[in-house]
Amino acid sequence: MLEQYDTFKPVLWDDEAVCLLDQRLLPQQHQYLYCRSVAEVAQAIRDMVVRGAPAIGITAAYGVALAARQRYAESATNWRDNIEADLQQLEGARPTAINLHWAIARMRDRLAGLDGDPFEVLLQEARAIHEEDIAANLKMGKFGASLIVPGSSVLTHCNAGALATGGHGTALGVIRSARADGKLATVYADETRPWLQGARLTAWELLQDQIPVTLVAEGAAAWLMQQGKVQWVIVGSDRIVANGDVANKIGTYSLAVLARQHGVKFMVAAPTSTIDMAVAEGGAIPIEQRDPAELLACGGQRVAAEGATAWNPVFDVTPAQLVDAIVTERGIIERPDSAKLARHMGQHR
Ligand SMILES: CSC[C@H]1O[C@H](OP(=O)(O)O)[C@H](O)[C@@H]1O
Repeated sequence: MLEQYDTFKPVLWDDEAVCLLDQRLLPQQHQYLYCRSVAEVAQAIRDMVVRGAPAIGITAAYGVALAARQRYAESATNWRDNIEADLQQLEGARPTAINLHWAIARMRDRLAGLDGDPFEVLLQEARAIHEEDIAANLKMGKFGASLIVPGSSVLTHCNAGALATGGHGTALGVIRSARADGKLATVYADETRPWLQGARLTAWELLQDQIPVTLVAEGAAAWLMQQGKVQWVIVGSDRIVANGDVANKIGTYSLAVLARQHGVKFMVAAPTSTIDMAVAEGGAIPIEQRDPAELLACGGQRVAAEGATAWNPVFDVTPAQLVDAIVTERGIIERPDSAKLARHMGQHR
């Protein structure tokens, strides 16, 4: 029997399963999918039942706890060797969001020194990752909001909200905090083809919080900026690398170019778990290509002419030079570059 869950919780643990709010069905349907095995968790990440870099990492962390319980029950002596295949299955679910790999690396480190049944300790670690993400988003929201002049209007892309994280959101966390500070005039969200995270998820999420939102087609972004209707573009990220280059939903790069052209500020909000200092520059970030059929359809209905093929990269890379500010839970990096990223990441170790 499905218990009534909090609307915004994309990921929950309910003693038996990893429960995922099925974001493929929002906003029309609000249903949870119960994943009782690692294979089901990995499939759910691959199928974007749950999506958004931090939410993917949190989900994978609960998946590791689930795997540990299963492997220890199979063999109390060989569970550590046997779980490696499960970790790799989770890691292979989606390539671009570094949070998935970061969370699994943290869980792998945690299980390394464990004796006896690992389940409770690993479940506690997954919960810590979940709660730390929410705390990070609340801090990030305040830092990002501090950059916004009262009366500003903003444009956001895709969904970098509570649905993409442990809660509160990254880009939408900044928007929630700026709204709470009474600073925002209009919030524009673009629809974000082909998966429509903006039209379906961001619009729904903001309206649940009584935050008015105006949808625009991606193609309208240039004219919106040319008309002087927005002062900030605020987005999330799936991976920020050592020189400050930013991987995010396809279409982000074009917004950054347009913003620079029109004197609109460009902010990237992401927790430090999204920063990958092991990669030097954006060209080395693996960009996920998804099934062309996702682009040939809209809302599950084919719209493209029969016979048309599609090129469907679902992320792009924005060079650091086009970013005015990266905001994390540690603070603000203005005009990011390698030296600033290194100080930001190293200064708190
Ligand atoms: C807060 S990270 C959200 C990030 O993830 C989205 O991608 P997807 O919906 O494919 O997981 C998009 O890039 C968002 O900015």
